[in-house]
Amino acid sequence: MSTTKSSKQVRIRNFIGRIFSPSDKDKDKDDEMKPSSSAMDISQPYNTVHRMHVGYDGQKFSGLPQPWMDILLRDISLADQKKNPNAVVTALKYYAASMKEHQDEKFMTTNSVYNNSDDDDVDVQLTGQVTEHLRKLRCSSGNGSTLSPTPSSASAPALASLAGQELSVVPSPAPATSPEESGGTDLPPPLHPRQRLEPPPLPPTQPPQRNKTSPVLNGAPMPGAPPRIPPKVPPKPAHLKVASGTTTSSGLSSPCSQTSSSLAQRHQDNNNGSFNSIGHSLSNGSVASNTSSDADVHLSSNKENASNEKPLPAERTHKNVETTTEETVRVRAQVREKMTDAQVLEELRLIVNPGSPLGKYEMRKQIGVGASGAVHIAMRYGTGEVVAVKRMAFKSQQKKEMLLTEIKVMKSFRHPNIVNYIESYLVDTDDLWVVMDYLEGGNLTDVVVKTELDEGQISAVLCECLKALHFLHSHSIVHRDIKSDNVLLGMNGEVKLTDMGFCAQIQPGSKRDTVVGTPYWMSPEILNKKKYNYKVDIWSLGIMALEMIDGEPPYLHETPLKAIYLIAQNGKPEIKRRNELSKDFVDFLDRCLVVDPDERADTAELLSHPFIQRAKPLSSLVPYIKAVKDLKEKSK
Ligand SMILES: Nc1ncnc2c1ncn2[C@@H]1O[C@H](COP(=O)(O)OP(=O)(O)OP(=O)(O)O)[C@@H](O)[C@H]1O
Repeated sequence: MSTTKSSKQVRIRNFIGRIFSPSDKDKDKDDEMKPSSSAMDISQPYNTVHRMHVGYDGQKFSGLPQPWMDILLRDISLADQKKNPNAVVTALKYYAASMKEHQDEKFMTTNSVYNNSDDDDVDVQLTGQVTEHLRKLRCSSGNGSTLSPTPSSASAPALASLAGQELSVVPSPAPATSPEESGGTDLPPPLHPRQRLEPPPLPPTQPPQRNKTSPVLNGAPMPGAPPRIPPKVPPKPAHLKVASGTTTSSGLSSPCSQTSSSLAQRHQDNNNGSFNSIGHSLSNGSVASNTSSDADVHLSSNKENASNEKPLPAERTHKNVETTTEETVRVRAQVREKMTDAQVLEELRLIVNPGSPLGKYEMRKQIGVGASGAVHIAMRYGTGEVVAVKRMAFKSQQKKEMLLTEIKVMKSFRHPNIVNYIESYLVDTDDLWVVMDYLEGGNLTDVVVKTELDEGQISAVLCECLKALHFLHSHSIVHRDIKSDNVLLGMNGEVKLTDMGFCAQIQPGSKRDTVVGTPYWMSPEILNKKKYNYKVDIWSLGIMALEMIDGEPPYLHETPLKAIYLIAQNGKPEIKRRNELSKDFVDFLDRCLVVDPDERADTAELLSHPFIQRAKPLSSLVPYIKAVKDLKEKSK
């Protein structure tokens, strides 16, 4: 398999994610980092309701618009539907949401996330007859709450709370219109980004194709799978060979064996002076008073956490979660107004550097294109410093507020394991530059797709990511899009998180319910639209660990609808090579991939996990990074 093909396949994987791309309307309006405008109350079209009457007779769903039925039958067999109708409903909700988002979009976007705000959320509810049937199923099988370890709580299966209601696509909060008013069951055919490019109406039958590398078992490719290409240099290691121990002699040895408090101190030192900055930034002018002051208070309380190495906020206040969550929901309902473009622009102007970058940097080659713009290598005149510059046409952005969030978080939360923000500029009100450190090694996806890291190397990568997450979580920031694509590598083995656009603040003890992330990495609680907290990042990290073992996340070969069904159905994914992994590694995965987030490990626990203590020096990643880079160069 050529590198060209590999690269192409990686791109295709991102492409698939686009079906869950947010529209401007649906993006992260619950983000507490933004101001609100009461003037938006009347004008925002939040009250649209599309209602359908749908039934489930114990054999199949009925009443869905035909295109939905076609998709459902194509992707999820009748047997599977029968096995777990709850999971089908979860998948349908997301299909409905993605359809709605793309109805709102004129053009296909290129981001690889699904981000659905509750403001104009799409919900799927079943009729009484369905829920009655499902209750019976649950009673008889005892299997109806796969994803709900505490069925009596707010996290009970979606259907349980929807008894007696019609199947609805309900942007909330909204007084429901009648089926007649909303057009009854005559929803337009599902819209899908790829459909728009390529009619006919159904979404593609092909699942996302990452580089179809084959996992290697005992040195031999799995039957029927194309070979996974190891780097030519260095010689491929024995797959997932257990690290013999932590080497610390290298200049880039992994500090994962450091005590948590030294980590916290380092984070604190590194972040010196930034807390006030984000506090002011977050509360800048127009933020609703409750959310902005929360941001300030929370940040200061977490300084204490970081330095004293106390349990993370949500854990400490776990017993109060339900109460606080209720309050949070009410608050969010009051501050859901979307920022106008003018407001975003105004706030952006306050954040970016004055003046122009033109004449300061010499633009070199383009290294990648994301949803919002292109990333270039650039050289700073005078110093010769090589940087990465992300240039975005601001006015045409679908996700203006997310750009704001990304810049704010990068600027204010500096950490050795987060891509370093240098400066930003807004040229002629439309040409937004974000200048950051250039990570020459590219992203982790390329490495995991094309090479096979051993356990010590995997541990090293996870350790670095955990340090970044520990830092973010300690400051009440949840990343929400952890995946190998968002991990960048330096040529010396540095590992850094990037893509902070979906970050959000979560108050201690509170939870969120905005659906954000990339489906294959998304935790069951997000997919099930339950309240969630920073533990979603831990689940995604576990999925990323599976990527490093298998070259891809679970279900990547499935269509997105089926993948969501499977996550909802199965909860914890199968660890395919459990028997080949060390006991420590399996335990680490088991601690990340716990369906119940309250039982899932946090960063503090994982940083001191025996598997992470065995991290190899980061320098051990270098030959792999180089080999992948060479392959990419050769394929050009
Ligand atoms: N600081 C950097 N150093 C090196 N490469 C980078 C850097 N930032 C981004 N890249 C690479 O540039 C490409 C585009 O990055 P970008 O962040 O724009 O992509 P994206 O995450 O897909 O899009 P978006 O963030 O706009 O949704 C990716 O391949 C990424 O790995």
